[in-house]
Amino acid sequence: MTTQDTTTDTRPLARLTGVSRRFGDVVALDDVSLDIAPGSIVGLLGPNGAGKTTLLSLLEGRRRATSGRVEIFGLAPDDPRARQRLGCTPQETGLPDTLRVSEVLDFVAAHFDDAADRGTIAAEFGLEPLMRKQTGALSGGQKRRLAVALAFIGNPRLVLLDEPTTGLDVDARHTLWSALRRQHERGATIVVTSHYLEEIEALAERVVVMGNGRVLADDDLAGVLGRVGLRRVTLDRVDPERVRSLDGVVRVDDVDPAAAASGVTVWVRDSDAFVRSLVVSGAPFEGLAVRRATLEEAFLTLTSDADASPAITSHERMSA
Ligand SMILES: Nc1ncnc2c1ncn2[C@@H]1O[C@H](COP(=O)(O)OP(=O)(O)OP(=O)(O)O)[C@@H](O)[C@H]1O
Repeated sequence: MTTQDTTTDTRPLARLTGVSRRFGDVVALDDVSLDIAPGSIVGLLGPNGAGKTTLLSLLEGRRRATSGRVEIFGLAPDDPRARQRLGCTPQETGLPDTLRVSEVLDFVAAHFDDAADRGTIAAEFGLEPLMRKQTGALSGGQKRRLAVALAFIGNPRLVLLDEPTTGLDVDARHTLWSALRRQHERGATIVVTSHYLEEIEALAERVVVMGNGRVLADDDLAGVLGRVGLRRVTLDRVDPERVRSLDGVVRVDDVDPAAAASGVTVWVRDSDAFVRSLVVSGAPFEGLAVRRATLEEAFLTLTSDADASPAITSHERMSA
């Protein structure tokens, strides 16, 4: 460990300053500035193509920014000293089919000066019963667990996880979340991308929402949930115009006016308050149903908000 690695060091572990990345005509990242403070779990949330993987690949030193500056531990991302203290799990990981789980852990650990104890990592990620199995014989979920465990084997200060639980069932996802929380309690700083709001809620303290290569929101979990935690209310046989003016309505998705009887979708922040004001209004309706908006649905609203107003950056203000 270097003298820089003290628990009192509050300098950002990673910093992007005015970073853009193009692929031909595609602007994958558009003037992104971001600091990752030590000790945090940062959720990077956004729909397909938002730029999350590109951002991680710049931090990992796998790609270079077209413009702007990327630093990791105060170093260039492709500096071997930076790589020593960084753990990553890409979206897809190839594991050597014929190596046993224990051998893969040892092999990766051998690349680091200050590797974690193999037994501890195996226990935390539920790999102990699998240690003698060849990775080719693991289930998809077991492989994923191993891939994420490998990100921690080098005792990293910063871990970048790209959609760590995609494709896992609910139990496997919860097991992995617990393991990640334990690693965080031990001092790891984690940046995790996800499409799942539940995952970000379970793990992240700070949430950066991305869309079209830009940072749309950067706030604590509660702040972002307030923006994206919409409820979707569907109603039959209701007049959309009467609904539109009710309390807390963010958006009404009109149906064909001739088919007003067949259903209207209303996006609200507080469904209880909306239902109360609907009843008080006396507007007739039938078949009311409420569910949480999916993240993709919430992003659509956030993206249209962003066109009208600058991104929220209260995290930056708080940490300034
Ligand atoms: N190697 C590449 N060549 C060309 N375009 C690319 C390349 N990598 C990414 N892009 C484009 O850059 C944009 C951002 O992609 P990126 O993979 O960073 O998004 P993402 O938020 O990680 O999406 P997902 O959630 O689907 O993984 C997309 O428009 C994508 O098509």
